[in-house]
Amino acid sequence: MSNSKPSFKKKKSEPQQYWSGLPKDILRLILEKLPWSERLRLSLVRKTWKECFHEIKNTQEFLPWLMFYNWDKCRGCRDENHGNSICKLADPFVQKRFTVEEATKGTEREFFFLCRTLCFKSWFPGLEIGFSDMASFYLNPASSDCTVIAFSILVAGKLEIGTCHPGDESWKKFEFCGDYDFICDVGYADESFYCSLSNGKLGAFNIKQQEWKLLWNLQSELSPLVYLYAFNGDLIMGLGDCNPRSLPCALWRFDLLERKWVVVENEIIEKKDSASHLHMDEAIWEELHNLLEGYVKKLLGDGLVMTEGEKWFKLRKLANNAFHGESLKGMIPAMIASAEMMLERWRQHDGKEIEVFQEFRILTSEVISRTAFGSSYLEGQNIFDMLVKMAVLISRNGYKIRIPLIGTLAKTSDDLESEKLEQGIRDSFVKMIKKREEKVEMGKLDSYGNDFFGSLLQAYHETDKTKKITIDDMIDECKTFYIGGHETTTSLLTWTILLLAINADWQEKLRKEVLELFGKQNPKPDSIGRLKTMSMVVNETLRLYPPFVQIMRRINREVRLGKLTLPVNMEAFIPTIAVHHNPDIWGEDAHLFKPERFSQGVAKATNNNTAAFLPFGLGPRSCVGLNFAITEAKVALSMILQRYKFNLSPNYVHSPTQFLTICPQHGLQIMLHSL
Ligand code: HEM
Repeated sequence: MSNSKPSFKKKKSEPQQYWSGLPKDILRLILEKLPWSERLRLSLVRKTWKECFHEIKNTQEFLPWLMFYNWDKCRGCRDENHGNSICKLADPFVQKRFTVEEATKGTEREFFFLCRTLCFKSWFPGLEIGFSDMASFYLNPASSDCTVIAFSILVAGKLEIGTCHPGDESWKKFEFCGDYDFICDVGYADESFYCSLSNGKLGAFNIKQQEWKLLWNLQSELSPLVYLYAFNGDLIMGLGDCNPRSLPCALWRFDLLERKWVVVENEIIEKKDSASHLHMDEAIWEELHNLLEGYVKKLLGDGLVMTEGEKWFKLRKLANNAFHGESLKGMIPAMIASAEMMLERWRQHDGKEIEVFQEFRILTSEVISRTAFGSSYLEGQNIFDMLVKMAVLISRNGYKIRIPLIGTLAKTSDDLESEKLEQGIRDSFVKMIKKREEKVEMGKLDSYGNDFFGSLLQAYHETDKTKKITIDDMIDECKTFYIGGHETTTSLLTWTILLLAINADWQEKLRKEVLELFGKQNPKPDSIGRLKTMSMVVNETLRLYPPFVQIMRRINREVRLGKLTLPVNMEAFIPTIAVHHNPDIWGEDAHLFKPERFSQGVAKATNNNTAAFLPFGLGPRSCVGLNFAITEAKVALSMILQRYKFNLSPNYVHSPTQFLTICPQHGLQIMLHSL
């Protein structure tokens, strides 16, 4: 950061001047003035702001529009102690319902939206019939699509549904025959209101088609109570008491694409006495650990990241050769070609906003496809497309704890889909291998190729057993390089652009360096190593935003570490991000962007503690793609700086989040200006 930027160091005698240090009551005043959605965005900026946001929310004074109706005459809804009505409120924003007391006791059943912030009520026409059990709505009431729904069971076990839109003069009513008792819960997902009934049935009312369908008849021996929760945009259905420690429980998720319920978790845990809880927890965590490892293995196979011993040594040697020296230099034209394609797309954004996080994802995937598969690059892209789908499925399912049932676990649609993808990836590989082998046999090629795929194919054909690898090894290696090299470099490029966008002085310094070295020509492989200022900026970015927040090691034999004794088999997590931000190592300005700290190398920057800078890990298992990633980033940054100036778009919301790597939750929007 330049000297002209404010220092965030606290000066004892001066009052706090910065946003980060705003007293809570002032912050609260600001938050209260903002529209609900802005408040939510602000809450993502800092932990203290989030806390304040929740405090405001919890007071319930500032809830957004709420669906409200009087439960005065309904079963169990009267608070005898206070004489108040207890009312049901639905918050469309978080899709959550609250039960609150209302001091103004009403006698009539009333339906209205209440905007607490504006103290404004919007009434619905009266509902003459006995709709009493449930009411729900979705969308902001200001939207013309907003629908209110009420469910009721008539005497003969018939279901009655009423719908209404803001501004309607009357309710529209529907009656459906059936053997219904009473309604447990109502939830909204994907144009339908779902309604669970006490006899274990579940139905859906589609708003557009105005159709009621019975979807599920649990008829379970388990507790028939069904709860519906809207969670992260999904509708989750829970059966029975969802406290996993006590009663049987099962959960389903509504798949918005397939439009059906899928089992997301299926747990049956016996009721345990408190003494056995500890034992059960250990078993759960052991199981969870194995499962997570299983998921990662599914994604990366038995490639370099996951192997150990001799096999690791063999694969590591192959990878070292592929990503060093002349081989790496040979990959630079592919990097340039991919960056050119990206910049061609950027032309139409000149003078406008562009979201670069997705752009860099495309770029890095292009680069990996071209460098790994050379002439077979389009087939490689197809394989990577399947890998991306698989990564999504795996990350979606990776954190679900499935405790082995007393019976067997049903395969979810995600499981089936990922099996299909795995097979597809294998088939494509086999095809590509055959194609290249044929070309060599027919004399069209004199070797298996100089790309990474070629060197793997060479190893596959080795007669020396110590060097030979199998088809599965080949597949797993390609998977590893794709997953390892794609998200990580995307993260590095994205955060570098963010930091350059807000530090115009460093952006200018870098541009000067690039123009002095390359002019307006494409980067020259031999000169990339001379981009010294860029190295400083890249290092500082990796320090502030290391793509992997931690690295992991298993302790092989008991070791003493300072005052600690680490027992054998223990797993140690080294929190890269915490080490990188530690003021004891980096100084009081550890949280500031100051690339100059790297001007005389890592040793000087870390006060001779070089292990404190570990974005690529440490030791023999450190990142094999380091040079590849840095070269790719430097090529892309040089080519961007040669063509564009950029600054941050006002639409950017700073919310780093962890999804495999540290990435911007809402993307990175910048304004582009051609030079
Ligand atoms: C900015 C970019 C990158 C970062 C920050 C990064 C970071 C890391 C880290 C922290 C590790 C674990 C090291 C340890 O445990 O000590 C790792 C391992 C690995 N990375 Fe990277 N990586 C990057 C780019 C790449 C690229 C481009 C590739 C391949 C094309 C790659 C392939 C690998 C592989 C194969 C391993 C496992 C090495 C082994 O176990 O022997 N990485 N990386």
